[in-house]
Amino acid sequence: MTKTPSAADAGKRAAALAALDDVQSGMRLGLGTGSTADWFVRLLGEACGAGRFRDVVGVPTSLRTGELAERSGLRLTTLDDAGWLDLTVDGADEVDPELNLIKGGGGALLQEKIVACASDRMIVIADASKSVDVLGAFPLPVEIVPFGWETTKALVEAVLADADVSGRETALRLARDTPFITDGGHMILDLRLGRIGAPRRLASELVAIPGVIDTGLFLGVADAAIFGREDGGTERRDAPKA
Ligand SMILES: O=C(CO)[C@H](O)[C@H](O)COP(=O)(O)O
Repeated sequence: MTKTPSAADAGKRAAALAALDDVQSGMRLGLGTGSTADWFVRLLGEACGAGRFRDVVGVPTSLRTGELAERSGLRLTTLDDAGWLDLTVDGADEVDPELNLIKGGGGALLQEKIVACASDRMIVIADASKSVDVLGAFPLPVEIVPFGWETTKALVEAVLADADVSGRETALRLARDTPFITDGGHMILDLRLGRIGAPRRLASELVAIPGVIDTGLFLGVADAAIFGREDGGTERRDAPKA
């Protein structure tokens, strides 16, 4: 049974519920990570159980989502077995007017990006507070290799010194006083940038550092965003045509 939403996550549930309208029987779905994506997984499980969709198969973007999806009765496969996906539904930490995103608050950015980019369409679901004019108030997660991480951090800081940003603090993400480790065995640096003036340039300069695997900047990846409000209403925005 679906849990009852608190007032705070009613907007997340509303967005997740609206995203079910994009699902059809037989689809191969990328399943995102985070509290909003959790709502989608639970509601999708209920909808499949009630017979609204048949033969849906999911590819989870994290161990956490995979466990929830199994508990929700969804049929799962791997990305390699699916080959290509029809639709990915995932949350975000920030969404700008062009539907560029910051993701990775939950530490799953790499698998989330791999799955979203192997999908015909990606729909972002979020509560209305995630809609921003300019990306950067939420710390930008950057996934890095543990080997030589302090050197990588120094190289990231050198990129930031010349970047069009309003803050330059970097911190290794911790979980109970030890480095947070992603499902892929990597670490995360969180960059407090305040405002990112040129996200494309920043993303390409950061991924050019050998120890950097990827950043939480999802630029031109999302096709649509659904924002949910606490009163249960939603607003849908499509990405500008390329
Ligand atoms: O990118 C993510 C995980 O890596 C999440 O989608 C993002 O952090 C939003 O999470 P939530 O829905 O809990 O606010």
